Amino acid sequence: MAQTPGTIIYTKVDEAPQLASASLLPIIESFLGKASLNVETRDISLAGRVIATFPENLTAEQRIADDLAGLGELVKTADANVIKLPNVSASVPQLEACIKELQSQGYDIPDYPEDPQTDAEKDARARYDAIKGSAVNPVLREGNSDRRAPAAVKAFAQANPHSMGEWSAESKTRVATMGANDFRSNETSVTLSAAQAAGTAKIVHTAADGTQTVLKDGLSFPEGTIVDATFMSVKALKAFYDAQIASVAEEGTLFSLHMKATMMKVSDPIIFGHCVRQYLAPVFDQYGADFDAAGVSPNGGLGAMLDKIAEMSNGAEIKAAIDACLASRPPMYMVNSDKGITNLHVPSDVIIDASMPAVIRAGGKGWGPDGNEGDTTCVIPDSSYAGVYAETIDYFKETGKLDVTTAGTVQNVGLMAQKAEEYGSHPTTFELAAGGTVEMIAGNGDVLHSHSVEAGDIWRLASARKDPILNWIELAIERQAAEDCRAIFWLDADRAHDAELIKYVTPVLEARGLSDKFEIMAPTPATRASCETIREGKTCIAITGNVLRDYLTDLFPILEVGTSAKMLSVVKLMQGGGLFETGAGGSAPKHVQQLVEQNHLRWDSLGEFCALGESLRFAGTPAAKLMGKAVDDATEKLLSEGKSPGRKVGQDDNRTSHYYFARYWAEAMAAQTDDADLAAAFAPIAQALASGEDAIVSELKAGGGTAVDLGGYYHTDPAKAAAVMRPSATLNAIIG
Ligand SMILES: NC(=O)C1=CN([C@@H]2O[C@H](COP(=O)(O)OP(=O)(O)OC[C@H]3O[C@@H](n4cnc5c(N)ncnc54)[C@H](OP(=O)(O)O)[C@@H]3O)[C@@H](O)[C@H]2O)C=CC1
Ligand SMILES: O=C(O)CCC(=O)C(=O)O
Ligand SMILES: [Mg+2]
Repeated sequence: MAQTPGTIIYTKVDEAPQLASASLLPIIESFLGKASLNVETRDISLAGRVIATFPENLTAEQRIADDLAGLGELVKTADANVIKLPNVSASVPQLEACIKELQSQGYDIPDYPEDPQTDAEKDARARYDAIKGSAVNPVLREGNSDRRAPAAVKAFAQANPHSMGEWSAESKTRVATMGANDFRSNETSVTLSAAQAAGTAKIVHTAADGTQTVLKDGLSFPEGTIVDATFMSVKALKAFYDAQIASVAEEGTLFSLHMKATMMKVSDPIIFGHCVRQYLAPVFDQYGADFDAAGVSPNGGLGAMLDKIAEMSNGAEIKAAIDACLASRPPMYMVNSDKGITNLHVPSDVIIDASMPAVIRAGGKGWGPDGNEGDTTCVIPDSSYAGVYAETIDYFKETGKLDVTTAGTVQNVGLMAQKAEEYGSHPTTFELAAGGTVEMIAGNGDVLHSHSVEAGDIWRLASARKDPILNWIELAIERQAAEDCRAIFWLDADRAHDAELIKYVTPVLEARGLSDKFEIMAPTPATRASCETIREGKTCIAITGNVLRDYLTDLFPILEVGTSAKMLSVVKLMQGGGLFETGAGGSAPKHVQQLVEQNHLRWDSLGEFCALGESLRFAGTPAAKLMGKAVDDATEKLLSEGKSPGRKVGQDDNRTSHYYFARYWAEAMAAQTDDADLAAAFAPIAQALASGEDAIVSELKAGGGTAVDLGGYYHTDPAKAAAVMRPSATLNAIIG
């Protein structure tokens, strides 16, 4: 898909950011139009991706193009200039809800086949599996990640600190992790030689009786790719869960499980499911055969299980057994104690990158079933990265909560390009049907990895390519030079994969004479060093792999500035284009619920404003640069004037913040002297926006407190969403 140079692509997504777009995008289109800058939208929403997948089932009017595929091509070109908002990475319950909604709107698409039998079902399942989980970000992220809090955001947070829970040295909150027989401890890693990279590799399972099954064939990696393989022992995992359930009961804490079942869409739902199974072990012992017969799986969470059980002939009896079992277990950390939604109900309700920082920001507290806060045992089965949270918790227990008014900042440079590391491992992750050996065999016959496994174990292969790694090291050098601050590669010389990466990092730093500018530390000591650095008010850069990129860019922003929504999140695409992510957070489903019930949208579009400024600068024409500078000025003024959305109905919300953003943007354009025509074009708009303030704000707030109808959740009615999100006739007339 070619893109006219200068065109900015704005993505259509889901939930709160999509509702925000209904208000903000018309402003952006109108203003950029005055500078002859073109904005186009591409639909990467969950509903859009489902619709685009089944064209043959739909009427001509219903069909839409596969925009994600087009964008996947575009990001490999130098012309790409894409503003990427957060989209839903769907767990199975979310995907099923989306399908149901589309069917109710007249889309003749198939159900999600839980247990596909016929060819048609297998085909539908394969198509849905490509939509499931994190199916967008890995396609678009053809570059490495540069995430940091803009200076204005940091200064604002220091002057206006958000609330932080107190940490007590007596807190019983802790992280529980396996440490043995998990992905971390079973990992092996190699860097491919030219001979090993020639031809294609395969993954072969050999059972005890010698039966061979090719799990994957035709794998092709260039020379220099770091290829890791590892597995998690299901036996060890189950024993670990049992031990944690027992110790949580003894310690009197809440039980909480923190996973990434959305991004790690193959491995983590299975690991999540084993937790549900062990928590309800007596129920599975008694009704396991009934569950198998009825197709009840714990991998989609307790909520989906209960829905299926309600349809079984002995459903009431099983439900009573589940209730009795849960009552005998330690209390769970709750997603919504009013509605009885536990940590184990929906795999996408507790996503580790956002959920662990929420616990830590709250001073180690989670909500219990009684609606009261309590200390919680945070169960993170694999030990690869659990130590980061364990160390953060230990650090705050020792030193007390972070002082937001004086804290410095941890920026991140993340190795992400070309599906780097664990986050690209889905096509090479397998739940093994039988014990035996799993091997990765290179095209030249070398056996690169070999693991002895048991039935049920989860085996996976992940890769990081040479060009992205070298690009990541360059980005780290560039960012360190720009900030002139402490910079740490979070790499553990004792971990197989990290040891291979260090072999790339060290020679580059030595050759460039930069060894003294960078440290290399394992994640746990790097966590402490970073916490100490920001406590002194200083800046440091965490140079990490893909998973820690994700985890740290929620953890530190949430502690430092209250949310990761205000992050600058730039992906310098390797082919020269730019991808500008809006913040580092997700799509905030809770915000939609509040909008629907109370007509208040607390979504903060600061991430969109930051991304827009970067995208305009990247577009590079004189007019675009001026518009971008004015966006930055408007964003700073919005912060300093306190016009960001509040959390409660009656306060300013997303819509009012867009009005002020538009006004300050227009004012900055009217005030600049580099382009007289643009100044003249924006002067009357700025004037009208300023003089219309009272009318506009009262029109925007008029419906506050009453329920609204969006015509759908995953697939809203654009006219209804526009009516809700653009209720000011005065503002709309000025925007045009
Ligand atoms: N880049 C991407 O595409 C990403 C997508 N996701 C997807 O987003 C969905 C939700 O994920 P979840 O883990 O709940 O994380 P979210 O970041 O959506 O939500 C966690 C909380 O963060 C706060 N928050 C996030 N963004 C904003 C914002 N712009 N303004 C104000 N507050 C904000 C809200 O807190 P409060 O309630 O206090 O207002 C929200 O409830 C999932 O489907 C997930 O897969 C997640 C991460 C990144
Ligand atoms: O793609 C996803 O599923 C989530 C991405 C994410 O959390 C991030 O990039 O911070
Ligand atoms: Mg994240």
